[in-house]
Amino acid sequence: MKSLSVPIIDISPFNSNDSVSIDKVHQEISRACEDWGFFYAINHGVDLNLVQRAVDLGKDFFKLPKDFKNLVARTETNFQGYSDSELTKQKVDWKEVFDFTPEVPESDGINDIGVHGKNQWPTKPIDFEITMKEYLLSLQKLARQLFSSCIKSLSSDVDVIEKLFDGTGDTSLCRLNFYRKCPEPEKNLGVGPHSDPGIITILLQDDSVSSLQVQKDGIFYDVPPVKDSFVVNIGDMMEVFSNGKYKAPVHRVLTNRESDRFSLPYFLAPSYSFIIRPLKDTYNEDNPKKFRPFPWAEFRKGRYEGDFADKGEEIQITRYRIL
Ligand SMILES: O=C(O)CCC(=O)C(=O)O
Ligand SMILES: [Fe+2]
Repeated sequence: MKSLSVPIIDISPFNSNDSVSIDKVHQEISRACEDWGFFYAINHGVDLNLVQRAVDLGKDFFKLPKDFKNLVARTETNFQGYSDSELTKQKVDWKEVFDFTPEVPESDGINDIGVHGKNQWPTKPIDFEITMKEYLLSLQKLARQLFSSCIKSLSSDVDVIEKLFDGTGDTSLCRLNFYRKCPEPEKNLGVGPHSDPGIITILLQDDSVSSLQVQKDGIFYDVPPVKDSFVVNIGDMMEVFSNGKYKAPVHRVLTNRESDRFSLPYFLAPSYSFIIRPLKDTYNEDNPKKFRPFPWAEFRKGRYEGDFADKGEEIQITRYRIL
């Protein structure tokens, strides 16, 4: 029997003018979002040399001594930088992370909300900062293509594509994850079961280790690495945009005894003032709105407080459910 697996979608038409093929990709993505909330994107157009450089430098950073990495440690008031104590659902994950974000003018109020902070760049490895910034820019383009695709197959309210970053600007995040090999894999998870809070996640996985799993109908399925691909999954905000048609999938990362693992997710997120709500055409008399509107800032703040500050349970979109 063929086991179920996350679909692989060739998105090369996005970089062409072939509208028939582009529409076909929209449909495939929409189907994958309904069935899995996960898919692999191949032929995505991101420079593979750049991807390799980002992976190599990311791995090199984590090899540096703890004292050096702590020079750029995340703090109570700055959420960018290095950490080895992230929590998922109040349990410490077996991993180290380094977070960075697009630079937007502070005058836009991005720091007023108290969960953002400024990028902190380590002085080593050489070219780390410049490479990560270049990677972020390339992923920004891909994230916008994927977001437009999802919106176009859901709603005629395509204005959200243009308005996504109005206000405080782009609050997306890039994260380097490093999962050191673990002596007791049965007792520790790299990341506990969770859904991602933002709109879309574009994940670059280590080619050598299969540790990521997605839950579908109560069963966890492996999402093994596929060379030169990104793994794309939708987050909680896309679930609300779609009025629940797309489910932000629960996923987790296992640990293993044999090898370290590196991954690099890009989390697409809107401006803090952006109001998250079911989009036009996703609801009607027979299928009413399932969520009340809320600002992204409120959700982001609630999730951060659970993730790093251990101030209680992580916020979930069920808080905004009206049905
Ligand atoms: O490392 C991975 O494969 C996924 C990590 C993840 O789910 C996350 O950082 O939200
Ligand atoms: Fe995740």
